[in-house]
Amino acid sequence: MNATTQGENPKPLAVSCGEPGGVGPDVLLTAWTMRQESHLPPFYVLGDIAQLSARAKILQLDVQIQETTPQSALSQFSSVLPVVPLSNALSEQVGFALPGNATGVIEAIERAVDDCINGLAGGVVTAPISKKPLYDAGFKHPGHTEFLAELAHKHYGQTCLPVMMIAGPALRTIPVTIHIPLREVPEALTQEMIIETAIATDIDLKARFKIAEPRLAISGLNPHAGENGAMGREDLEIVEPAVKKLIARGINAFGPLPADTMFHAAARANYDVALCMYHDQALIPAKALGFDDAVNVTLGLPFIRTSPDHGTAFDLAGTGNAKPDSFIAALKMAAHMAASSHER
Ligand SMILES: NC(=O)C1=CN([C@@H]2O[C@H](COP(=O)(O)OP(=O)(O)OC[C@H]3O[C@@H](n4cnc5c(N)ncnc54)[C@H](O)[C@@H]3O)[C@@H](O)[C@H]2O)C=CC1
Ligand SMILES: NCC(=O)COP(=O)(O)O
Repeated sequence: MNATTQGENPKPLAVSCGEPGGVGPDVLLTAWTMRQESHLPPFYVLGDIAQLSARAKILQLDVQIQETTPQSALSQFSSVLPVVPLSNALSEQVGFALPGNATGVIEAIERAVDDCINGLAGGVVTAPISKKPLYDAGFKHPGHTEFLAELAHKHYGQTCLPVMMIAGPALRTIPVTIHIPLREVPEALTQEMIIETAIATDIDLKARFKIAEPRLAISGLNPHAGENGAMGREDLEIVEPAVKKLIARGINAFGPLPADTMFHAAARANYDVALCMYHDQALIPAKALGFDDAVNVTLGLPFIRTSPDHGTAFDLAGTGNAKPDSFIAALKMAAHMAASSHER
């Protein structure tokens, strides 16, 4: 099951437009204007042509937008920004999320995944969504990561564990528990979750990132990894046994490591990825070290998905100050993964 192996036939990347009021339109439009000097892989956008044109005008970007199909996008990309229209129109209110856009925002993600699964796109690159308006419209998933796993399940009938990895030049991190309140983390954390996350990570770092024997550093949950049980027992009772089982399976894992001392430069040299026990433990060091060019990648899926590491940044939408670097890095990483993937 692998929908995205590129082989000899490169395919365009499918970009879901994300929240229209945020910086998604800004970074994808700006990136397209930099396509030559940045050596961008070809992509098309699932979005609304009128909305994207309006944003290009606000940003004073010279972007010719053309309605397309996934099949035609490859040949058009060098001269126009190819956009595949959605069934649901999107409205533009710069700096705000309009509730009426939720259906179109979700449609864009679904259509990008469909294109990938149907062999029309080499990978999905998602522009940021604003989560709350989607929840208010009935969206049942905490974020893309979990929604993409549901879409994969719908298409293939097979459950997969989606793994969020923030990957930058200096550090890759993974939160084992993802979008849950901090107070629920100790209850939610299980040996199985750590083991399954580590296995999915090991498989994809080999298959999609060409790391022959990935080194997995596993953080503790508590201060000082629990100080031998004096500062919480989860490290002794959950994390440590999980690490032992991973080692027994032949996975190059070590830990639990105190999270405060595992991200300095010398420590980072010892591993390829850090598995952390909760969202901020993983995302704070990754974004602190590489906010401009880190990429959010979902591992464990039968197709490729990347995203910029940042969110909708409503404060910057339409100002021309949103940096396109992380979006560009996401495009390049998706293309690289597609080119180097082999069957898992
Ligand atoms: N993949 C996705 O769809 C993601 C969505 N989000 C959503 O985005 C919304 C806003 O989240 P925040 O925590 O405020 O994070 P954010 O990343 O949108 O903004 C945080 C700070 O970084 C700055 N920033 C963000 N992108 C930038 C760029 N391209 N260039 C320069 N500066 C940039 C913003 O101006 C702001 O000061 C939330 O609803 C969140 O759920 C957040 C992260 C990822
Ligand atoms: N903090 C990262 C984030 O919210 C991205 O989530 P997702 O939408 O990529 O699942």
